[in-house]
Amino acid sequence: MEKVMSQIEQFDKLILGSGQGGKLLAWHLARAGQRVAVVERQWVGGSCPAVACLPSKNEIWSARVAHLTRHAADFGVATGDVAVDMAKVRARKHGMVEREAAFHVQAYASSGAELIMGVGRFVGPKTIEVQLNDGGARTLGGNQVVVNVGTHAAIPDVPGLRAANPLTHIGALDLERAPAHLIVLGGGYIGVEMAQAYRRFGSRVTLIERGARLMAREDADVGDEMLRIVRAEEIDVVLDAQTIRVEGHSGTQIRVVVRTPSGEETVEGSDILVAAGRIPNTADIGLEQAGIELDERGYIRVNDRLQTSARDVWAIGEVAGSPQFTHVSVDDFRIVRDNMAGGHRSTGERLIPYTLFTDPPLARVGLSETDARREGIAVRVATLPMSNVLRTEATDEKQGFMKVLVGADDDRILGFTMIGSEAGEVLASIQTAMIAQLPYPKLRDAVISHLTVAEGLGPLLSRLPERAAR
Ligand SMILES: Cc1cc2nc3c(=O)[nH]c(=O)nc-3n(C[C@H](O)[C@H](O)[C@H](O)COP(=O)(O)OP(=O)(O)OC[C@H]3O[C@@H](n4cnc5c(N)ncnc54)[C@H](O)[C@@H]3O)c2cc1C
Ligand SMILES: NC(=O)c1ccc[n+]([C@@H]2O[C@H](COP(=O)([O-])OP(=O)(O)OC[C@H]3O[C@@H](n4cnc5c(N)ncnc54)[C@H](O)[C@@H]3O)[C@@H](O)[C@H]2O)c1
Repeated sequence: MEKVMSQIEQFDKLILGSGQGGKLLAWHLARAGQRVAVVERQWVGGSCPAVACLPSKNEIWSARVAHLTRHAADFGVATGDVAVDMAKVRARKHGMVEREAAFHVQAYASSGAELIMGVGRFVGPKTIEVQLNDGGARTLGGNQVVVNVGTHAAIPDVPGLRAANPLTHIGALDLERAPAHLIVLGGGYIGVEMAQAYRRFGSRVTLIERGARLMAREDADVGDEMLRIVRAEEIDVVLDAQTIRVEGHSGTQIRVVVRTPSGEETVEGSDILVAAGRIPNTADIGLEQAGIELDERGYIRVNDRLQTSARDVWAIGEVAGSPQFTHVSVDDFRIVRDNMAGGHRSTGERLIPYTLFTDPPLARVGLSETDARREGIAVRVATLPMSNVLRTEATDEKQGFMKVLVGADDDRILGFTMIGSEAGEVLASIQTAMIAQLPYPKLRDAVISHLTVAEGLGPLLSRLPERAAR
């Protein structure tokens, strides 16, 4: 111990994992003159720009171009045969990832934070040993330490699945070919986004979901509409499916045996993508050596200030059990930044929006009808089909609907869900109104520019029933 202690390089702040919030914290603190080190094993800017949000949205955009081009004749535009060049799709994505990596290297250099590339592991309280990627090791100490190591794809314990060497989002976003028949296990965020993208790249796609609906966290009408949308593109969807076993090898031939309420069936394909949720990167990083406790799901246990059970150790992002979105990890950064400076910011009560980047997208902020029922909150609800939004007469983007929830006894907007063109953009205006606690009639009666999708908010809010007389 004496020997190790004498070799420790001490920093004001030591951050394990260059995740979305961690890197921002490092740059902020280093610019403020503190001595900061970040330990990162693989991706200079964390997973989002390297293998998650940006690469997926980049390829999804290519897939949309393919889709629109295939349907060009519907809009009076003649094209020849449409072919997708997956090598070029990948190269375009790769160029963006390289630019992002270069940006992050530059941001570290200009901030003054030291980026140490290697695998980090706690060897004592506030002390991390790093096996450097270039060889050798360093032992680092931090007066305060932040853990931002993220999660990785779960591979369900299904016989034969691991041996089939399935794709996760990382491999699927790096393919130079469209699989002949892609089987997607999991009908949540990654599964639905990737299923639609690969269908549009020309693959046959079968999506297997164990639950009764796609996008299980949403209301039934939302899941049902998403099902209609993906089935309209001839994606086969098997719901209520218990995966019994997998045979074969992804990339060659795959057989998935599932049990559904109507009996056992076998889905045969060429490749399998697993999109069945996430596992926190908390195993084998010595958290017990540092007194950092985990919760029952293996995530780092934090309080609402994002402090762990160990003094002067914080956690940020997915590993802290925060909702799994980049903007939440970024907000965790702001909370830790302010609390480190003596503030009292909490993760409680924050309004978290999200957008699923299907076409059309799905976006939500605040309560769903299911949430309202579960929490016993009395609400008024209105929905508007996208076919009633005038802009869709021009664009033919008629799938989906908007739904709004307001208080039964007051005019506060409590929740908004939309499946429809530009859903993520329309969401921001509702979120702004919610933050400002704007009574909904103000937004209903606002003059919104014609011919936008957001113009639909007027008719949507006009459909709300009057408050019940007392
Ligand atoms: C396919 C996909 C698409 C997504 N799309 C979106 C989207 O459109 N919008 C959105 O908001 N969210 C999206 N997400 C979620 C989003 O990517 C994450 O919520 C976000 O990256 C937050 O991550 P984080 O800050 O917790 O950690 P991450 O960004 O995952 O960073 C953790 C870092 O820690 C490093 N690390 C782990 N262990 C060690 C160790 N022992 N030593 C050193 N380094 C280590 C990892 O290499 C990694 O770089 C998507 C996720 C996936 C998988
Ligand atoms: N646009 C975005 O913001 C975006 C995009 C992608 C991912 N993400 C984030 O990444 C997280 C992880 O995404 P994900 O899709 O892996 O998880 P998820 O939780 O969204 O969906 C996983 C789905 O897999 C199903 N499942 C689990 N085991 C199964 C099995 N054995 N057979 C069949 N189905 C099974 C679950 O019922 C669930 O519906 C999301 O929760 C989201 O927060 C966000």
